[in-house]
Amino acid sequence: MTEADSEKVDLRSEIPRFKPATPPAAFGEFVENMRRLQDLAVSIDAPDEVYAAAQEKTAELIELLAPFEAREGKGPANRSMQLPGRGSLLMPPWKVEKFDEESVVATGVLRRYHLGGGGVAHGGVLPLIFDDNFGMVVYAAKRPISRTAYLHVNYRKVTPLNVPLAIEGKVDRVDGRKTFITARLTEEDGTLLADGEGLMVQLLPGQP
Ligand SMILES: CCCCC/C=C\C/C=C\C/C=C\C/C=C\CCCC(=O)SCCNC(=O)CCNC(=O)[C@H](O)C(C)(C)COP(=O)(O)OP(=O)(O)OC[C@H]1O[C@@H](n2cnc3c(N)ncnc32)[C@H](O)[C@@H]1OP(=O)(O)O
Repeated sequence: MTEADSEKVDLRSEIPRFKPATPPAAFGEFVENMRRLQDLAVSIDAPDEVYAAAQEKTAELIELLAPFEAREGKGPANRSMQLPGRGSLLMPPWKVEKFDEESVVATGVLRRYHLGGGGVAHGGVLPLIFDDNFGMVVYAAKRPISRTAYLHVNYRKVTPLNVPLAIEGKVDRVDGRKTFITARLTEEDGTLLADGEGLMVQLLPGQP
């Protein structure tokens, strides 16, 4: 396929053609600085002149980056498997520690950016972590490309910030197009914070 043709692809079918990326050398540090900025953006209490100066600098940054905006599947974000959160700011900066047919394990911390209230993680961040784990479990188990049909999370304890956490997910059972997955989110000492169950349904040809 020529570059011109590849620009014409239907982006809704991008998942089946997921291709890992090798990011340029400075990309990882750029993403980590962006994460630090996110933490600061949701936590600072600064005088107006500081916001005004920051606004000018961010406007400069936008001007620098905007010409390089690319379609899904071209840039390194979300595809850099060796970077925390695959280099995607949407994903918490977790590293995949185990990725095989038995299970997928990812570890990391949640940060100030992920705060809900009362010093602990926002409840909505957990389904994101579970959904991502389920996607990887399906892939690692060599099941066909699937999408999440449902996802259920049981919140057993509040999830702390800045504490090492781990999620482990595995295939529970398979029924035709359906892959049922279970996962557990724990602290390092094994304390259960949340467990989840999801149904991933194999996409039919032409299904986005
Ligand atoms: C996704 C893999 C990514 C690949 C990257 C690969 C690896 C690189 C490594 C790492 C990358 C890491 C992670 C990737 C990250 C995330 C992946 C997350 C994936 C998603 O985040 S994706 C977004 C959210 N997701 C949607 O946007 C789905 C919208 N939706 C639909 O697209 C349809 O809804 C669909 C296709 C699900 C089904 O539709 P359909 O028409 O094909 O099939 P149908 O409805 O007939 O269901 C067939 C059988 O499932 C049963 N069934 C269906 N739904 C059910 C429910 N809710 N509860 C109970 N049973 C249910 C039926 O009852 C029937 O069962 P039975 O056959 O027994 O009768």
